[in-house]
Amino acid sequence: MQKLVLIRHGESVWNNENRFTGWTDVDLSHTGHMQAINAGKLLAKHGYNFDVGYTSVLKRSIKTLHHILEELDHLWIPVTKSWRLNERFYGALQGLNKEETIQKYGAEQVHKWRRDPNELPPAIKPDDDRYPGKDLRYCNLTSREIPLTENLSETMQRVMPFWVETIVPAIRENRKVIVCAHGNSLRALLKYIDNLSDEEVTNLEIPTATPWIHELDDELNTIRHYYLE
Ligand SMILES: O=C(O)[C@@H](CO)OP(=O)(O)O
Repeated sequence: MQKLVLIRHGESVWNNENRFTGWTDVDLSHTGHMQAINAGKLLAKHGYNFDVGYTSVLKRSIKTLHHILEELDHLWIPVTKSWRLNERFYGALQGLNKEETIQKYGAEQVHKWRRDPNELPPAIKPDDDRYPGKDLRYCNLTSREIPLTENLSETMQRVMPFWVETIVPAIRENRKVIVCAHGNSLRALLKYIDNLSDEEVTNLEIPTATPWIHELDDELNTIRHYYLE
C-alpha cells in the first residue's frame, strides 16, 4: 500500500477577495501562509516524510509546498514544477469578482462556469494581457497548449500526461510523493484517477491547505482517502 498526499495551496489574496484566479500568479494571503505552515506541522506530527514533490508554476502552490517541506525539514528533496498542474485557466473571467459576476450573468450561469466539467468560460484573445503566451514561463509550450479558456475536461487532458508519465513512475519506484496544486487541477486529477462521474466531480470541493491522503493498492487504485486532522 502506498500513500499519496495531495494538497491544495493555502488561501490566496484573490481567494480572499473572491476573484476568479486561474493562471493569474497571485500570492498567498497572510492566512494562506499560516495555513500552509500548519499543514506542514500536521504532516510532521503524523510522521509523514517525502522523497519527491510536485507542484505547479504558480507561486501560491510553490510557496505552500515550500512551507510544508520547511516544517518537515525536507527542503532538500527534489521538487518538479509543471504548468500541467496549474489551476484551470479561467479565460476572460480571470480577475473578476465572483459575486459581481453572479449579479451580471446570474447564479446558474456562474455555477456552470465554475463547476460543470464541460462548460467553457468566455475566452480571452491572444492580444489580451492575460494571454499566457506573453509569459516567459510558458515559452516552451506550443500555441495549441496555451489556453484561451478551459473547462475541467480540458484541464484533465493536460493534467493526465503529467500523472501518467511523471507521478506514476515515481510511485511505482516506491517514492513517497506529495502533490501541491489547485482546486481544479486536483479535481481534474481525481476525476481521472478515481474515475469520478461528472456529477461526483461537480460536487467535489477541496479545502485549502488540508492534507488529503490517498491510500493506493499495487495497481494504484484508491483503497480509501481522508483528510488529515
Ligand atoms: O478562481 C479560481 O481559479 C478557482 C479556485 O480558487 O475558483 P473556483 O472555485 O471558482 O473554481
